[in-house]
Order: sequence, then C-alpha cells, then structure tokens
Amino acid sequence: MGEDKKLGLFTLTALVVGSMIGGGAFNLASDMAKEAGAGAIIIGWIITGIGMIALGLSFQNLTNKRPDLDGGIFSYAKAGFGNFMGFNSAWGYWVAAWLGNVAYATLLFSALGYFFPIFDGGQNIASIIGASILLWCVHLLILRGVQSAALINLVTTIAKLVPVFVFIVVGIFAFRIDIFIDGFWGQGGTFAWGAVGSQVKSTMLVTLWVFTGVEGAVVLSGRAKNKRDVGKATVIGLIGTLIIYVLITLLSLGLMQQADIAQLKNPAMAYLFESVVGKWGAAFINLGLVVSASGAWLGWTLLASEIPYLAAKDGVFPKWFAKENKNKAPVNSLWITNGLIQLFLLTFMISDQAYNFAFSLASSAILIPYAFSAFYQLKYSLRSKEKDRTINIIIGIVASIYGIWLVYAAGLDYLLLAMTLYAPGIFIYYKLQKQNHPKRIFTRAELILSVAIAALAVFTIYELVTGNITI
Ligand SMILES: NC(=[NH2+])NCCC[C@H](N)C(=O)O
Repeated sequence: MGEDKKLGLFTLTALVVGSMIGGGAFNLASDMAKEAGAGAIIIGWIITGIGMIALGLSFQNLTNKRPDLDGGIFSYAKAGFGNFMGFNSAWGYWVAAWLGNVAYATLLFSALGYFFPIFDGGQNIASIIGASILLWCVHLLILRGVQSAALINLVTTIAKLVPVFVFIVVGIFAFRIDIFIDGFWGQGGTFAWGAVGSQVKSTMLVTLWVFTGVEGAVVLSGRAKNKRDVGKATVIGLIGTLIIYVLITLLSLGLMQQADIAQLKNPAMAYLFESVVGKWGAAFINLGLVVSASGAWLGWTLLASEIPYLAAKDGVFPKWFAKENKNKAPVNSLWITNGLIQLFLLTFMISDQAYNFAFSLASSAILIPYAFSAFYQLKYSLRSKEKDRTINIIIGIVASIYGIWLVYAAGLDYLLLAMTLYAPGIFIYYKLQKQNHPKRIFTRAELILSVAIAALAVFTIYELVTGNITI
C-alpha cells in the first residue's frame, strides 16, 4: 500500500480482522474447552462480544474526539489519570505485546513439530533454539528498516483466512448435534450456577487474547478515505471476527467431545480438522498457522518496539528508548524488547503449558491499558457537551464494567503474576521522573501504589518459590 492511497471501508475492515487473527484462532477451540462446556462458552462469547464492541467503540470515539492523543493507547490513561497511569499503561501494553510473541513462538514450533518431529510439542530445547534464531532474524530485518511490510501482510492474511474458512465450511457439514449437546453444561452434565460461572470465567483470558489487536484499526485512522469508515470498519471487523471465533469453537464442539478437544496437541484446529478429513487436514492447518503466526510475529515485534519508542517521545518512558538508528528503527527499544523475549523463551522449559501460560500472562498485562482506555472514555464523555454524550457514556460504562469483570475473571493468580511484571516498571518510572521531575518523584498516591505493587510482586515470587502458585 502506498502512503498516498487512502483506505476504503473494505480494506479497513480487512485490516481490523487481520490485526486480530494471528495465532490464537488456531488453538481457540481447545483453550476454551479446557475448562468450559458449550453452554458456558456461549455465555462467554456473549459477554466478550458486548464488552469488546464497547471497547472498540470507545477507541473509535476517543480517536475522533481526541485526535491530538495519537501516541498509542497509553495516551488515554495519561490524559485521564496522569503520568503514573500513563506510564503503567504503556508498560503493560508493551509487556503484553512481547509476551504475546513468546506465546506465538511455542505455538509456531508446535505446528512446525508436525513436519519436523524434532520440534514436537513446541517447547523443547530444539524449539527454543529454533525460536531464538527466528527471533534474531526478525530483529535484523527490522534493524535494517522493514517499514510497511505490505507484501508480507497480504500473504499472511490469506494464509490465516483460507484455513480458517475451510475449517468452518467443513465443520458445518461434519457437525453432529448429539456430540454438541452431550456435556453442554460441562463435564458434570447438569446445569449449576457456580460451576457454569467458573467455566465462563475460565474463558475470559482466552477471548481477550484472541481479540488483542482490536485497537489496530484506530491506529490507521489517519489513512482512511473517510473518517466515518474507521468506526464502521472497527464494528464490522469486530463482529466478523467474533462470528469466526464463535463458529470455530462451537463447530469444534460438534466434531469431538469437549474432554477430547481439551487433550489435543497445539494447534488444536489442525487435529480437529484431521479427525474429519484425514491426514492432509493437519498438514494444511499447521502450514497456515506457520505462515500466519510468523507474519503476526513480525507485526507484533514492530508494534512492541514502537511502544516504548513512542512513549519515550511522549515523555512517558525515559528518553533512552527513543533512540533511532540510521534506518529509523527504534534500536534501543528493539534490543530490549527482543532481549526480553529471548529471556522468556527459556520459560518454555519450566512450564508444561508454555503457550497457555504466556498468552494468559499477556492478557492479564493488557487488561490495565484496556481498562484505563474504557475509564477514560467514561470520564471524557461525562464531561463532554457533545450531542452524542449519552450514548458515549453508556459505551464507557459497558466497557468499564467489562474491564473490571476481566480483572475479576482473570483470577488472583494471574493478577499476582501480572504484578511481578508491573513491579520492574516502577524502577523505570523512577528513572523517568528523575529525568523530568527530580524534585517530586512520586506523589503520595503513586508511592502507595508502587509500594503495593512491589509488595505483591515479592509475595508472588515467594508463593512461586514455595509452590503455592504454579506456572
Ligand atoms: N504477539 C502478540 N502480542 N499478539 C497479541 C495478539 C494475539 C492475536 N489476537 C491472536 O489471536 O493471535
């Protein structure tokens, strides 16, 4: 896409869908079936659908109303709730972005393991070495100034949509209502409020993960032919993606029993498809995943390294992160981002569920920037005098409730683990403030929050060491 070409509704919608579907879709069926039956999954999708649409509409509204805040989603937290929250939003979004790539790495190598058994399972030594090589290749590519990877985008968008659509079409024909009905309320069989409630909760980090990227279209709003198309594309893209995801999960539950889906190797879609069409099915889906996740990896590396860079330019991160090389790549930011991915790739060895662990952590981290964008939507609309005030307040309330519900649904363990990821940020914030406001490093509230985060992090590490929290 040339810079001069303006984007129309169709292209924008494709971009929204493309920025969300990456790797998660290919394992979605088993990630949701791990703890939830069809009934709970349907409820989970309804909640996610309402919440995500409200969040998407919030992003859309905020880009229209505050075009000056173009630094990324952390700028909403900053505008609404000050520097400290702005910093933490940028930090959380960044952590989520690179942790997501750790998740991609293990998913990618499980898929490669289908073709090259040495990578079997995607979290052994060979996979770690393979993923590390890939990581530094991507690093070099970006350092040399990969800008708009238009061709890569096109290829990977086709690569992810074709297998997904083929799976859905075949799934519709192979669907068996008796399998679907059996165990509708989970493996216990009958409906019980508490059990279904906890099943629904268990799906929330999964659905958040597969929708990560919703903020994508809004980023491109400057390039839209017509501003109004951005909002339309966000909603159409969101609903389109939601339908795709719902079909993937519900059709799967009509192909195989929930308990069996939960046991499938990653990526589950490959083995579900194989069970219907035979051997070639797994190869077909695995290949699609390899291309899709590699493309998404590149895209998210660009994005992940862009965040500290943008934040540094905005004064939310220390200046060090803003350094560019001669190809205009944010070198320092890129090095530290990829360095951290490298470090976390080693967790493949200690977690026996590396993919689920990595994406659940990524989702727990991204909760904060999403929730604060929702809070800002509410805060901004409450003060506005525009004629769409009421509807925007409602959107803000729904998105905020969704954000708070996600914190609750994520569960205590993931919340505590997220604190260990936010805690090192305090140190960076301290450095930042020393640069910008040496007289007043922390306000009282910031100090209390920081101490609380640090204390929770220490507590979590203690719980991890003593085995009370396991990863
Ligand atoms: N590398 C990342 N941070 N990816 C986050 C996006 C995940 C994306 N929604 C997916 O399902 O694949």
